[in-house]
Amino acid sequence: MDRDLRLTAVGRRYGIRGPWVLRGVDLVVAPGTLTRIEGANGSGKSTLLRLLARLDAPSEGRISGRPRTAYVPERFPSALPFTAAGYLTHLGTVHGLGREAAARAADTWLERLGAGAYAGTPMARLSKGSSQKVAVAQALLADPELLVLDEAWTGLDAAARTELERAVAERTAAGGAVVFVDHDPCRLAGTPDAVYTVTDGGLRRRTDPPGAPSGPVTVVTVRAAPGGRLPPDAVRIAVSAEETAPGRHRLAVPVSHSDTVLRALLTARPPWHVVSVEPPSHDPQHPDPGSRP
Ligand SMILES: Nc1ncnc2c1ncn2[C@@H]1O[C@H](COP(=O)(O)OP(=O)(O)OP(=O)(O)O)[C@@H](O)[C@H]1O
Repeated sequence: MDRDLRLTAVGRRYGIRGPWVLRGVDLVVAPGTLTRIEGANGSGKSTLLRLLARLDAPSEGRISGRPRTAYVPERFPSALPFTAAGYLTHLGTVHGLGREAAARAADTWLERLGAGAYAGTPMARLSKGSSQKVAVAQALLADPELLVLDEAWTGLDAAARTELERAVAERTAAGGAVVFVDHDPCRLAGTPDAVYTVTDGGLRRRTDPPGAPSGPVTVVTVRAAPGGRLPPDAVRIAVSAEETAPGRHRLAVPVSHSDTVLRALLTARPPWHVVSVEPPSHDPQHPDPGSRP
């Protein structure tokens, strides 16, 4: 299916006699999945992301599948002859939006990322943090089927970092795929469907499946705002989830992933109210019965 992106025996080197940066890489990126790519400095993470975004072609091997893709590069060229909103509107039309829809999407994303006040500012005069918000906004504008993020959180303030995490969760919940590199090992911890390490030119899948119920669990009781639905990340990670009263849910969550679940609940729209977090119990199937509300 065309929305899967598939790398088969992919290799990339720069120059015909250059050393192989990547070789023999096989990878499938399926719709609705979140994939983290790790690796030492210079190991080839950005090279891999550029191949996934189809901005670069492999020196050998094959890439198939053409999801509609957006990319946030590690270094964004900010000295462009546009205002922030003008640039985003222009890009929105390049992504296939009508001019009005593109302008609306530009405003929405600048507001969400806390850069609404800079909509009319020439790109060349934006601070590093604000131009990073434009870099992120250009990728989110047109609801891409594949979102590729190369250190996209770097330079953002705390509120914009949270907003980008929320946008990633929205993309995967809507059936899009997201692939990201980030120097912070806690970034979106517990939520990736797959984590790969680039090492010695190859790609190695890390074995620990996120959300696997291991170790002690904690019981989190939460209350929804009217119409609120449990965030997909909370559902995926919870060992069990039970609606104990209308709008009131009891989630058993591995302690190792409780921060991620709480963050997903608190950053949901509308946010959930956390009623209580019980002390950990060691049996994931039978959380402490004394903690029932
Ligand atoms: N356009 C290019 N031309 C020549 N060599 C390149 C080019 N891009 C990357 N390289 C080389 O390929 C190797 C991998 O670089 P890449 O940027 O993909 O690694 P990375 O893991 O993303 O590094 P970092 O964590 O430092 O960003 C490095 O040796 C780099 O110098």
